[in-house]
This record gives sequence, structure tokens and C-alpha cells, in this order.
Amino acid sequence: MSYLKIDHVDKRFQRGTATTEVLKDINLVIGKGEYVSVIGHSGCGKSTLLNIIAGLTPVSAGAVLLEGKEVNSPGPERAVVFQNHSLLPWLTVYDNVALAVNKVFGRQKSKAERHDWIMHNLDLVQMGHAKDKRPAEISGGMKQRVGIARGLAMEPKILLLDEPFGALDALTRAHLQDSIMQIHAALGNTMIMITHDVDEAVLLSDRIVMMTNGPSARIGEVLDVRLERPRKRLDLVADRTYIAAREAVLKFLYERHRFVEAA
Ligand SMILES: Nc1ncnc2c1ncn2[C@@H]1O[C@H](COP(=O)(O)OP(=O)(O)OP(=O)(O)O)[C@@H](O)[C@H]1O
Repeated sequence: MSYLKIDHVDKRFQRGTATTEVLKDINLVIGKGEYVSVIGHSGCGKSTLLNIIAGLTPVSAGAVLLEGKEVNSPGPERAVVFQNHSLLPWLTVYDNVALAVNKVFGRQKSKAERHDWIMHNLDLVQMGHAKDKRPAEISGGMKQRVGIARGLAMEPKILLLDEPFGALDALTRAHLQDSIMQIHAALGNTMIMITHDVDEAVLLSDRIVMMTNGPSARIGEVLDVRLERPRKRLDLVADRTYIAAREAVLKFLYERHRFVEAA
């Protein structure tokens, strides 16, 4: 089932007279409701790929199609959650989410409906209690929760997550991973997540897209994670399918496509 299609995408960046080819012939079809992770060594082009899907970066060749329509600009149907939350510091938690909701639903929903929708999404990430706080008054994990609420509140067809838990400590990260699994189960959104964390990729994903090293990075392999849902991290520790999936990703990254630091 083709919901999102990445079709023969190349991406080159031009700096003066020098051209760097970052992505080469990326092809991927993602189904509605799928949770897909993209993993690969630093600098291979993961964020570039996500930005292309978001419509923030134009392709050099090929196309991205969502439900058959070409993507070439940002839109609320493809919400992005960044690693560094990107909340506006002078606005409260509530107003940060309201900004997105008013932009997307300003004409369709009444003021009362918009209020209910903002609170619904804050409650979904367990942040309703902190609605009047400003970003500086809440923890990193809480800021990420608000960023996720803001993304979800736009009712996107696809939620794009760019290392959403990368800056968090291990325990906070685990809590947020559990939350995102619950949200995915409840809402059935299509999610595409960049991560450097092999365990995170296996725990959350239906498929893991493994990228080769750049320049001219490609999709090296795509792994199906055949673990039943709901998934519980403690149960998975000794699960054979989990262990095999983890090993396959580790082998790809550290044997077949080892990262060689530039001298
Ligand atoms: N706007 C740009 N202009 C020129 N080069 C760029 C631009 N954006 C990214 N690049 C280059 O493209 C390559 C891929 O960058 P990208 O951020 O997509 O990698 P990544 O896999 O997400 O890295 P990381 O895991 O470290 O976040 C890098 O070499 C980077 O320098």
C-alpha cells in the first residue's frame, strides 16, 4: 500500500563551485500507519531526507509523493518534531500548541473547539497540568512532550521525528518512547523517525531503514521488525526476534558500513 512514496530521490548541495551529492537514488514506499525508523552514521543524510519529506528541502532529482500528490513545500499534513523541541520561549506551553492549532484549524474550529483540542493533545502527552508554564520552566523531556503535542495537534498525515529523544537522559527517553508507542497505537499515525539508537529503532519500528555512509548515501537495507504490539521493553530483552533484529542493525552499522572518521 503506497501512502508515502520516495521515488528515485537524489540530493546535491552546491557550495560555490563545489557540489556534494548527499543522497543517491533513494526509493522507499511507506504504508499508512507504519512506524519507520531511519538509522545511519552521522552525516549520511538522514535529516536531509526527513527535510525533503517535510518539504523544507527541495530534491535535486526524483520526487516525494503523499497519497499520489507531489510534496514540494511544507504543510501541516507533515508535522516535524525536532531534537531541540523548537518551542517559542516567550509563549506558554498552551500558547505554543495554540499557535499551531490556530494556524491549521483557525477557520474550521470554533474557539471552544480549539481550546478542547489543545488540551486534548497536551493531555495525550501528559502535559495538561503544565499548560501555563513557559519552556524555561520545564524539563527537556517535558519540552519534547510539548513538541510532540504540537505536532499531533496539527492532525498530520505523517509525523516526522528528527531524533526526538536524542538530547534526553536514558530514563526520560524510555518514558517518551513508551508514550509515543501508546500514541501510535491509539491514533494509528504514520511516523518516520530518525535515530542513532539501535534499541530505540527496534523497540518502536515496524521497519528500519538503514542508510549507507555518505557521500551519495543510499538505502542499504530495510529490516522488518516482526514483533507483536503492544511491545514492552522488559519482555523484549530476552526475545529472540528482538535480539536478531538488534544484531542485524548492529552488523549493518558496524561491520558492513563502518563509519570511517575523515582524517
Ligand atoms: N544546506 C546544506 N548545504 C550544504 N550541505 C549540507 C546542507 N545540509 C546538509 N548538508 C550536508 O549534507 C550531509 C548530510 O547532512 P545531514 O544533516 O542530513 O546528515 P545526518 O545523517 O542527519 O547527520 P547527523 O546524524 O549527524 O545528524 C552533511 O555532509 C552535511 O554537511
